Amino acid sequence: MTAEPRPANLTPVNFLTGFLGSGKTTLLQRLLADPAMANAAVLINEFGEVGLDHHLLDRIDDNVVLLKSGCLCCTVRGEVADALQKLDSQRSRDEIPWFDRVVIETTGLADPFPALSTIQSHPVLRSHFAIANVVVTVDAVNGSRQLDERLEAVRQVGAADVVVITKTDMDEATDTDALLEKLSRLNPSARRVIAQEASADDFLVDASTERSEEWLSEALSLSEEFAAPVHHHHDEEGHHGHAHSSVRSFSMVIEERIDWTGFGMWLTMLLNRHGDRVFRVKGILDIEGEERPVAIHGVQRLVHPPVHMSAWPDRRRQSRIVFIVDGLDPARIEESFHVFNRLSEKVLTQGGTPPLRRAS
Ligand SMILES: Nc1nc2c(ncn2[C@@H]2O[C@H](COP(=O)(O)OP(=O)(O)OP(=O)(O)O)[C@@H](O)[C@H]2O)c(=O)[nH]1
Repeated sequence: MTAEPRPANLTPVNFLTGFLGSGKTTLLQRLLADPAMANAAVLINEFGEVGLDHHLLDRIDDNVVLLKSGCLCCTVRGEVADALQKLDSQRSRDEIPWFDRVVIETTGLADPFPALSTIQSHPVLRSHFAIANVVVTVDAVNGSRQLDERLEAVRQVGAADVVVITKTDMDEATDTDALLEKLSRLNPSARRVIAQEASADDFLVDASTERSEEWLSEALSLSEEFAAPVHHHHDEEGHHGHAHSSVRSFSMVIEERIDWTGFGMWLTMLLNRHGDRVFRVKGILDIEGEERPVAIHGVQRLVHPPVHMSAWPDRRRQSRIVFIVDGLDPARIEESFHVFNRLSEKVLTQGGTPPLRRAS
């Protein structure tokens, strides 16, 4: 295919992807603090109806756009393309702060190939934007297993220019060498970097090196080859060949204060029992006795230490928990939460043990 000449001054787009809970938002938040990234606009695409990532990012301004959608490959032709065009026209009319770069954070279940191909071939977008690079986070605790089991994880690594390996600092990351070996087999040309060593320079590449359609299809076929033995059955599931047809997102909005001890017990039991099928839990909680919201993150069986946020997002003092599960019944999960919360209330009103404080 002969490449058509592209206009100069295309706005570079960093495509940030990586499996659920692998650390995309954490990396982005840290790198956006670098002055060199101060003029980056951010598009966040989330799976599910209650978006939390833009709150967890702690940077809310006109240049952070949240796209809520089922999955990226279904919507990039619509929503992401529209959002990029809108950003571009708002910039030209000075309606939003000027930006010199766009970072698109995809959902953890995104297949990046259709999205990359669309941004590159879209008749309007291609004269304003160009993919600078694809940065993929892989979690040292769960990543190896996700690559064995999830086609999306394989395709994400297959598309990467830079693979950022997260959570190597955690005790649970026991076999980073095997993960590195798997990554180099799947995508030998991607640069690998440990999260702590990643910097804004990993994003600050210009948009001059366009990926050809040939590159896309080669990377795609390498991923298919890698994935073939394990994932073939997934291709027969779901709408137009998606690997995540039984995966669903649901959210719980809880008006009453939450007892930390009861919550901890409930989450631990849930993840011990069903961690294989709970890809992601994230929430902003209104904890009894705490003024500020507490953010919690679970990724399969791994629960990260809770973090106090600086303030209540959008002024609503209300707990919100988002789940992404494979084949579990949301009603039963919600019911079990209320059982635990009621139990702990009872213990308290009957003069039982006061709730333990969180560890950190
Ligand atoms: N110890 C440690 N924790 C990390 C690291 N990277 C991410 N985390 C934690 O992992 C959890 C999930 O991180 P996120 O940045 O929200 O992951 P994500 O990929 O954006 O998640 P989704 O958008 O839901 O797919 C949070 O509790 C983070 O603090 C890391 O390198 N080390």
